[in-house]
Amino acid sequence: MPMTAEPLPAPPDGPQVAALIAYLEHDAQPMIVLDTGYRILAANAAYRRQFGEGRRLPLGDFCYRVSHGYDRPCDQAGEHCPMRKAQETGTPDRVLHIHHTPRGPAHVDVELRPIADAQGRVVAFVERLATVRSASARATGEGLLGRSPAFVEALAAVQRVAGSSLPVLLLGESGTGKELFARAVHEASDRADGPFVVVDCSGLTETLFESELFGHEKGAFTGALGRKTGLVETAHGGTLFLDEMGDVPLAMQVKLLRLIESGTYRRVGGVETRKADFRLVAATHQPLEQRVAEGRFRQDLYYRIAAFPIVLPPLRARREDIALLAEGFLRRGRGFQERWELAPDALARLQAHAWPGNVRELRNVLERARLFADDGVIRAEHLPPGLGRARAATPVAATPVPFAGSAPGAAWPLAADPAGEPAVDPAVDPAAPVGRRAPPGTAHDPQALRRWIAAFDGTRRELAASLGLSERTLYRRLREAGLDGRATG
Ligand SMILES: Nc1ncnc2c1ncn2[C@@H]1O[C@H](COP(=O)(O)OP(=O)(O)OP(=O)(O)O)[C@@H](O)[C@H]1O
Repeated sequence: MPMTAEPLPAPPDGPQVAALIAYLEHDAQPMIVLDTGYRILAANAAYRRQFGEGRRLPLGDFCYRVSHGYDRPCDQAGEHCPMRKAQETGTPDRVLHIHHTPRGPAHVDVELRPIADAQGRVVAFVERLATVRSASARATGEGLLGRSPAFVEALAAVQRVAGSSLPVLLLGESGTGKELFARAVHEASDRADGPFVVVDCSGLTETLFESELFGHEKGAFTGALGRKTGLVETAHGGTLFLDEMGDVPLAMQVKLLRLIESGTYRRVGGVETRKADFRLVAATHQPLEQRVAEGRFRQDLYYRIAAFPIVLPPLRARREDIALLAEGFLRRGRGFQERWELAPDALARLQAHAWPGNVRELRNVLERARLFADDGVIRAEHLPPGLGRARAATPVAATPVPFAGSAPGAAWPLAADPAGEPAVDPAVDPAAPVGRRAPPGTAHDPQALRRWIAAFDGTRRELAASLGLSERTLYRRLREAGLDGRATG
């Protein structure tokens, strides 16, 4: 192991830990060894390559300072500290953190294992760090962007499930990045080298759906002039992403269920039973449970696909990410302007808008605004009239920009958030279903409660019922969680 000139803290139980350090040196995964006082004792070659580039190795330094720039352990800085948990329980702990790296902030999947001495006392920890490649915490030109708690939570769920073969169900409004998240599941899985095949289930008739999915033999129906390979076959060895799964016609749902349960299918007009080999990721913006209750979605199929649901937050529930997303999208553009800037008044308006079209809408708003910003600075006047105005006017009075029907804005066909109409409260998602029960424990977990409220559309009484609480208790829980009455309708 490389050593610094500075004296390091003496490794606890010297020979044992020294042997461990030597053993980890050539592991392909970046690893560090920590003592129980949060100090980094050693870092293996993979860590030095990925995280050590261009900077002094942090041996002897505190992990919270190196990874987060904090002056105290993560749990005292409001974050989950895997070391604290592993110390308490003596068992491994895993968490998704945003770490400082030589390339800037990055999502890092951290797994911490306690090392015990002969008496069973925890004397050191091994931390394995895996940088998440499918999402970025800084404004890069591609892929998923985000670092808000709601985003990180969804990404952490992706990291958890990716390595298994469980089907994944992505639930989110249109434009929340369901396809990008599906791709992230694929890329983090051991099928990453295989194909990623997208099937848009909306608007396909039953016949078309079947031949698209399973393929057909020559002459299977009028117009079937040759043999066609289906998407299930194309996805062999990879991931099949069924987008808008809630729109699959009932008759086709039976065939999908058969495919998923038996792992086999037949081409339309064919007799041969073929073996399928894919990982299923499905997505929908529909309240599937409600559709099951209405008899529009088969319950057996629902249970098959809903083994691991991941709720993707609407953009209004993660406003902290708007600036990052905006910067990322502006970098992606290829106009004659090399650099684009977002003026504070424009950012304030973007942050105040309700974003019914989510990230897609944000991207489109910026693409249009860029066409009007001749000097490379996007100002509020380049945004659609009314966008975010109702909310932005009050809190950011220092930077108001009158619209006065300016040409760019006036030309914009604004579908939502019309001028003057108060924007939707960030904590309320108008598209969410009523009548669902919250998962057990939601009312006791401030973060989960916040998320549930963000996705709930209904009265306060309905909200209380969904949480299994009386309205009075709901008030108390909201106060304890720091969510005042404005959060619900
Ligand atoms: N977190 C994100 N970071 C960067 N880009 C994003 C993010 N989320 C969504 N996008 C972008 O927004 C657009 C819409 O994303 P995507 O198509 O994945 O959404 P969706 O939920 O599948 O929408 P729909 O249900 O309408 O198909 C795409 O251009 C995508 O690149």
